[in-house]
Amino acid sequence: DWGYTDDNGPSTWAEKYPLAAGARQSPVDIDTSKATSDNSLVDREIDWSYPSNCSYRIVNTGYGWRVDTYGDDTALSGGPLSEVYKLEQFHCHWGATNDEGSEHTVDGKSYAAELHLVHWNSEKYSSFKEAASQPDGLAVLGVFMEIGNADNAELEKIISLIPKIIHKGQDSQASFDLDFGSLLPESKHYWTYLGSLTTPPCNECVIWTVFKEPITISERQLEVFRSLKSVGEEDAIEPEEGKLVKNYRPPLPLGNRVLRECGP
Ligand SMILES: NS(=O)(=O)c1ccc(B(O)O)cc1
Ligand SMILES: [Zn+2]
Repeated sequence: DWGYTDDNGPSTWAEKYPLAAGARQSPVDIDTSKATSDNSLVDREIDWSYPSNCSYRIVNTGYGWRVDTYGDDTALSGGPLSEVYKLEQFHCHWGATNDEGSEHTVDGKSYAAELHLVHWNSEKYSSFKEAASQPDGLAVLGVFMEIGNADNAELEKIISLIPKIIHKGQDSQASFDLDFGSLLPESKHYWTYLGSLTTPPCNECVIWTVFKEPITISERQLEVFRSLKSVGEEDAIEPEEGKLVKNYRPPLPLGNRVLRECGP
């Protein structure tokens, strides 16, 4: 199966997942000199509403952790979006050391990690699965994460559950509330472009919005991410083996896609 090691990592994905070799792939390096500030975005501030009392389920996918939200009363609209999108799940990508880990880069700079909030176009399509096969089906918010001294309090609620899902396939139902909104930076300055899922099958179905301002996470919190395992409990391997120390795809060419910028 695909993964992030030398023998099943991003450079091998196109062998089994042909879309990975497409012309609208993600992530990309955000070359700020190529970004055009687009007036059509100015008066359409990106807007989200996530109720703060959300219960959720966290699962070890084998590729990282993923929080499945029950996106009933969530909504993302405005900015590059023509319809209202619902939050389906969020997850994160990170690296083995703090000088790598994000998927998008900014003028070649990597951040230590990148949070993805995955939404689907529930106005036009009847399910997430259907939306993931459409060019405007998904809207993903990308938030860079850099190392700071303080723990990220909201992320701590997720991190406290990771010891329960160390092995692939394990999940945990969370009881306390999560305020998704607090996982987003203060500034709404963002770049946007048309791209894809950054993991197989790499469907070209994502309207990407990447915020310029990073949020912070502590080194300890990031170490907890790296303690996740990519193998199931039944795979009897050495304790240090199978650790998910990195799960990011390096950038693909922007090609002739437009990169738009908006925000203060
Ligand atoms: N990494 S990502 O946000 O592009 C993403 C989102 C969803 C899925 B998926 O539902 O398989 C895969 C990748
Ligand atoms: Zn992702």
